Amino acid sequence: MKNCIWLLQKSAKACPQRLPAMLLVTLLDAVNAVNIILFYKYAVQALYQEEVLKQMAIVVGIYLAVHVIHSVVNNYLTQVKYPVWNETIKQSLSKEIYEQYQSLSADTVQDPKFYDAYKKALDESDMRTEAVLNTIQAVFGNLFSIFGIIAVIASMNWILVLLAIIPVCTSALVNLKIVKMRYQYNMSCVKPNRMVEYITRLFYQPEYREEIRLHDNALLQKRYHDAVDEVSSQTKAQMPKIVLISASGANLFSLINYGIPMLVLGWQVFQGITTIGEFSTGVIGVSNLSSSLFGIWCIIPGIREQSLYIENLRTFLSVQKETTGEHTLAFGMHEITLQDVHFHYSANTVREVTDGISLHIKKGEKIAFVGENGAGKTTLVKLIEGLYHPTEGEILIDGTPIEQLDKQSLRCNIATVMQKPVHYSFTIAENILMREIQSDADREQVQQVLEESGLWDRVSKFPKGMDSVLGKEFDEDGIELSGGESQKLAIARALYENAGVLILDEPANSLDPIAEAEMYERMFAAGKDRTLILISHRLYSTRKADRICYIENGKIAEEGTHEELMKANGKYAAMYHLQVSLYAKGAAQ
Ligand SMILES: Nc1ncnc2c1ncn2[C@@H]1O[C@H](COP(=O)(O)OP(=O)(O)OP(=O)(O)O)[C@@H](O)[C@H]1O
Repeated sequence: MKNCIWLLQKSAKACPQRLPAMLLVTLLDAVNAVNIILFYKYAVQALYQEEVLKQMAIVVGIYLAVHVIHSVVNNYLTQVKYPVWNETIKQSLSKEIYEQYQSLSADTVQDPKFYDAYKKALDESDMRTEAVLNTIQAVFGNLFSIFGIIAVIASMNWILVLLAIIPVCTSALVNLKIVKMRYQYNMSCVKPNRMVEYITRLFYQPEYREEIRLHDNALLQKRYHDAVDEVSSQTKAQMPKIVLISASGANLFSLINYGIPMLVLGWQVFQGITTIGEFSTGVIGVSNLSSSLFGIWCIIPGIREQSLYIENLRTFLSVQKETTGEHTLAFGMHEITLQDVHFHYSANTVREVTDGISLHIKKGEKIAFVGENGAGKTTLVKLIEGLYHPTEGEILIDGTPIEQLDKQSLRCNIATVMQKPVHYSFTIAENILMREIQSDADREQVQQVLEESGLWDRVSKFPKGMDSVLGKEFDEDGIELSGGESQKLAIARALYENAGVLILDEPANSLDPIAEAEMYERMFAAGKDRTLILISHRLYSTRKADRICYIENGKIAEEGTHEELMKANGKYAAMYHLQVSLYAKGAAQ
C-alpha cells in the first residue's frame, strides 16, 4: 500500500487533475450500479400500478437520465482525458528515471544487476502507473457500489448480503495464490527476455549489422534460442498450473454466485414472501455485490502485486547517486595533476590498472599517452574525466580535488572523442549540437567545426548538407558515414563543446595515413588554446606532442619529448623503430 501511495503522490504532482477525475468516475459508476438494480425493482412494481404507462415512463426516464450522465461523463474522462493525463504522468516518471541514470556512477552502470533494475524500472514507468491508477479507481468504485447495493438488498433480506460473501471468500483465496505465481513467472522471464531484446537490437544496430553478416553468428543465435527456450520452459512449467487454478476458481465462483441466490429467492417467491420485482433485484443485487466484493478482494492481492512491481521502480530510483562536489570549474584551459593514482575496476580487484601514477599536465600542454594494448591508457583518461575514482591517490584540476568539483561543470570542461564514437539517428547538425538548430549562428558554428575536423567537404556535398539524417532507420535517404568520417564527426562534436581540455582516445584508428596526418595537424591547430590529451598507437602521429608518456602495466615507464625518448633508446624508441620498419616494409610490398 505504501508503494501505491508513493506512486499516487508522484501522479498527483505530475498531473493534479487525474485523481479528482478518478474519484468522480468511481462515484458515477457506483450510482449507476445502484440505478440498474433499482430499475428492475421499480419497473416490475410499475406493472402492478394503476397508471402503468405513466409510472413506467417515470422509472425508465430516471434510469436513462442517470445512465446517460454516467456514460457521457465517464466516457469523456476515461477515453479522452485519461490517455493524455496518463501520458503526462508516465513522461514525468521516465524523466526521473533518465535523470537518475545520468546521475549514477560508471561503476554502477556497468553492473549487470543494474541493467535488470533499469529495465524493470523503465517497464514500470511505462505500464505500472496506469495499472496502479486503475487499481485505485477500482477500489473506490467497488467500495461505493458495495455500500449502495448493500443498502438496497439488505432492506429486502439481510441473508442476501451473506449469500454474496460466500463465493467471494473462496475465490479470494484462489486469487491470492495466482497473483503470487504470476509474479514469480514474470520475474523468472526478465533476464532471458532482456537477452532476446539485446540480440534483436544487435541485428539492426549499424555497427553490428555488417559484423554479424560477415562472421559466424552461431553464438548469437544460440544465445537467442537459449533465452527463448528459457522463457518457453518457464511458461510450460508455470502457466498450466496458473490457468488450471484460475479456471477452477472462476467456475466455482459463478456456480455459487448465481445458483444459490436463485434457489433462495425462488423459494421465497413460491412462498409468497418476495415479489417478482424483488426477485430480479435480489438476484442482480447479490451478483453485483459479490462481483464488487470480489473486485475488492482481487485488488488486495492486486495492490500487493502492484506494490512488488513499484518496489522495482523505487529500488532503481533509490540507487545511490554519484556524489558531486560544489566547486564549479570556470571555462578555459586547465592544469591536471595526478598524485600517486592507484585504480582497479570493481569487477577485477586483483589487477591494478593504474599503479601509482603521478603526473602534472600544464595548462595548454599537448600530451600523448602511448603503450601496448591494455596498458591502462583509456582508464587513465576515464579517471581524469571523473567517470571513475582512484582507489588511492588524488586527481586535481587547477589544484582542486576532482571529488570537490561539480560533476556537470567538470564534464562541460572536458570534451572527449571516444575510441568507438557513437552517433544518433538525427541530423548531422543535431549530432554536433546535441540539440535542434535554433539560429543561423548555430549553422555557422556547425560548419566551422566540420571544417576544422575535415568533414565539411563531404557534408557540403550531401543534398541536405548538415540537415542530412544519419542512418536509414528513420529516413530512407539517410547518410551512412564511413569509420573515418564517423570519427571526424565525433571530433567536430568535441570541438563544438569548446571545452578547455580535449581528450582524443585513438581518434585516428579508422583513418588512412594521409587523413591521419591531416587530422593531427588540425587537432594541434584546433587545440592551441586547449589542454590536449592524445591516446594513440601510431607513434609517428603523436611525436609532435609536447610530452609523451609511455604507459606499461599501469605505470609511466618513460616520459619526455619524442626526441628525448628516442635518445633514451628505451621501450618507446623500440616501439617507434618497429612501427617505422613495419610501415616501410608494408609500403615496399
Ligand atoms: N569497465 C571495465 N571493467 C573491468 N576491467 C576493465 C574495464 N575497462 C578496462 N578494463 C581492463 O583494464 C585494463 C586497461 O584497459 P584500458 O582500456 O585502460 O587499456 P588501454 O591501454 O587503453 O588499451 P587499448 O590500447 O587496447 O585501448 C585492461 O586489462 C582491461 O581489460
